[in-house]
Amino acid sequence: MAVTFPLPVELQPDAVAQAYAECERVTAAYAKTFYLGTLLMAPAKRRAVWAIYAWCRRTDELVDGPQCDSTSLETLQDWETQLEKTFAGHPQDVYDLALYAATRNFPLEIQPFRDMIAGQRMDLCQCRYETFAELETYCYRVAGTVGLMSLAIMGARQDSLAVRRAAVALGVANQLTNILRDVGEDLQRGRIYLPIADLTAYSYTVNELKNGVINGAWRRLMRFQIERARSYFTQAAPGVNELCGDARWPVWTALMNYRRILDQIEGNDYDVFSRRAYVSLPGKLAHLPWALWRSYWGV
Ligand SMILES: CC(C)=CCC/C(C)=C/CC/C(C)=C/CC/C(C)=C/[C@@H]1[C@@H](COP(=O)(O)OP(=O)(O)O)[C@]1(C)CC/C=C(\C)CC/C=C(\C)CCC=C(C)C
Ligand SMILES: [Mn+2]
Repeated sequence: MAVTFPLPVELQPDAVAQAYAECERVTAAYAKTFYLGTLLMAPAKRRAVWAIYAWCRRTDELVDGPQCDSTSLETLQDWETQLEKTFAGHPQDVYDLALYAATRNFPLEIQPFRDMIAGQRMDLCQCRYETFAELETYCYRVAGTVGLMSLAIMGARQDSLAVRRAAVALGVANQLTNILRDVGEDLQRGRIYLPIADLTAYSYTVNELKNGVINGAWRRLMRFQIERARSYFTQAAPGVNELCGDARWPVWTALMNYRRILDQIEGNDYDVFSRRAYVSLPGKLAHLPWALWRSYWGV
């Protein structure tokens, strides 16, 4: 029988193992706590999550990383073509090989990956959001998609629409939290993610925002934004215990750690201009038993 090249991934175990190891390295370097959480998962699952993490990180770096000035719509088009090739069984590099191998083990759909690239296009072309509906689309694309990608690996069975919604909600909650934490940092890059309609509704001007003014209007506006982000965490929470057993503890931990950032913003009297809200390592560790308890007993 004639042998055709390249060999299918099943026949290249060493290359695939090396590819996963590269993705593991990227994950451990960028997201230490999250990486430790993945070690609780079965080996095949954790490797697939690392492959997704590495792809998401590389995608984000195109518009946020050191080379971002040279990223154009054409770059993102090429990146999407590379993605299509990967899913079609023609990975172009070691990270894509890992992602392709993951697609052979888990029912990963390509659409959330395409949607994330569409989110990066928004970052390239848009630096203001008029309404929350527009911002929500952005958050789905850059973060809700991560929920859907993860679900293909961490989902327990054929996932219901409710579980898919919960997975998207967790991504959106994380991204809204990111946006509130990084208001000052994003301003430096000329980006305003807070919906302009919300600023107007709370009588807070773009000029005040640019000057980092913290007044009554700002505090009321931020309280509203924080409650909105919390409502997405609340929507996500019942979905976590629908995940397979070994994913529940890490996902609860991630959810609780991220949600705590909102408390920190409140604790900093809504100063997101000169202070960065974060959860300390002892703070993160303190959640672990509580997250474990929830992974058995639920919300
Ligand atoms: C049913 C149910 C509740 C299922 C759970 C599904 C699940 C595990 C959801 C995870 C959602 C999640 C962690 C989303 C990440 C959202 C996020 C922070 C996105 C970031 C985007 C851009 O933001 P920005 O540029 O403003 O931020 P930086 O300053 O650059 O940080 C992202 C950076 C996009 C890229 C996302 C990643 C690199 C994270 C990928 C994460 C995973 C693949 C694993 C998720 C798994 C767990 C266990 C949390
Ligand atoms: Mn980024």
